[in-house]
Amino acid sequence: MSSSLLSSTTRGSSKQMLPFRPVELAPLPIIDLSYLNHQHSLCRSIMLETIGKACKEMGCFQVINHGISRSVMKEALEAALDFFESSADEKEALESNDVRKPVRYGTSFKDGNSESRCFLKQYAHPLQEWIPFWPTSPPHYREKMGKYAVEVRRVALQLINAILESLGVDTANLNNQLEGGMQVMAVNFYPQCPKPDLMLGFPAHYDYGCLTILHQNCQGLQIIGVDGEDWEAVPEFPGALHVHIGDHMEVLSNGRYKSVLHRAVLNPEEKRVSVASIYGFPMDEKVTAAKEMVDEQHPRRYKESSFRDFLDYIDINDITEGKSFIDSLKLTNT
Ligand SMILES: O=C(O)CCC(=O)C(=O)O
Ligand SMILES: [Fe+2]
Repeated sequence: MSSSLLSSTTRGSSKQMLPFRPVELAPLPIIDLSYLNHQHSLCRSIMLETIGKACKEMGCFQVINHGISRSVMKEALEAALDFFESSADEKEALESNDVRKPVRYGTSFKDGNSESRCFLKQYAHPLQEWIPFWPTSPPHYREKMGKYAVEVRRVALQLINAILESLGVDTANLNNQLEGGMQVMAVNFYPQCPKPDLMLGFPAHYDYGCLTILHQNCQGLQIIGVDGEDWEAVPEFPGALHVHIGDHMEVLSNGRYKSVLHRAVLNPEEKRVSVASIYGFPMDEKVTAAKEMVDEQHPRRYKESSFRDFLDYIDINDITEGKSFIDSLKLTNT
């Protein structure tokens, strides 16, 4: 990112983005998802407690035994890499700065080199509606990425339900919105960079949705640690998926769980590919604090907003330059 700092209204604001310094590994809890479906209800309640603690203390965790096969995971990353390394024609055809386009390719080589990323944003649910707009090259892209999209959505819904349950929110009322909710996949490519101290892959930002599930081929994602001060590297465990809370979960929980400030650094040894799958409510559904999260002692802390409102916001504000959607939702009287 240019030499810029995050704005003073943004959490983690005092952190200068560059120069890059060596960072510690984030001590992220690893959650075994198979226990969520365990017949023994005690197992399930221990899992919910663990997930709730991770969300409250760190805003993120990793999941294993999520049911997505290694081959589906591997092939999704291969399809992504093949797309970025395919000829320029298809990428150019998909290139757009219009944040409202359901499928678009872009690059963010800013300020003569301080940020370096190519991305493909694609809507993924309902899959049959959007897949015809996905890249046709490489020829296996739609099939391989499509398989991963379906699987990772299943995991996301399971996790969103578990996170809401950990807060004591009755999810029955939200099921329709969640089932028909947005799934946006940000497929990212970062070049290998011998000098990662001079350039970021993706500057600090929050994700808008309820939840992001990130799948990466090598380390590069960083989060602001529990101290709210220092960047920490998210470890890359084979087969594990990284999960973090987004803006709309912060709103639903009325601030009990916080959206996670994160960024991606470049890898000096290899090119990096990541697939960030973001889950939220339907495009025009206004998200507000769950009723169980609001009482006299805990008044509503955020304005209601929809995914469309987020798009309107990023159309005129650069969230990688210190502007944050979640800050714009905060009610001033709380
Ligand atoms: O590539 C990464 O590790 C982060 C990607 C990300 O934050 C995003 O796509 O929103
Ligand atoms: Fe992100």
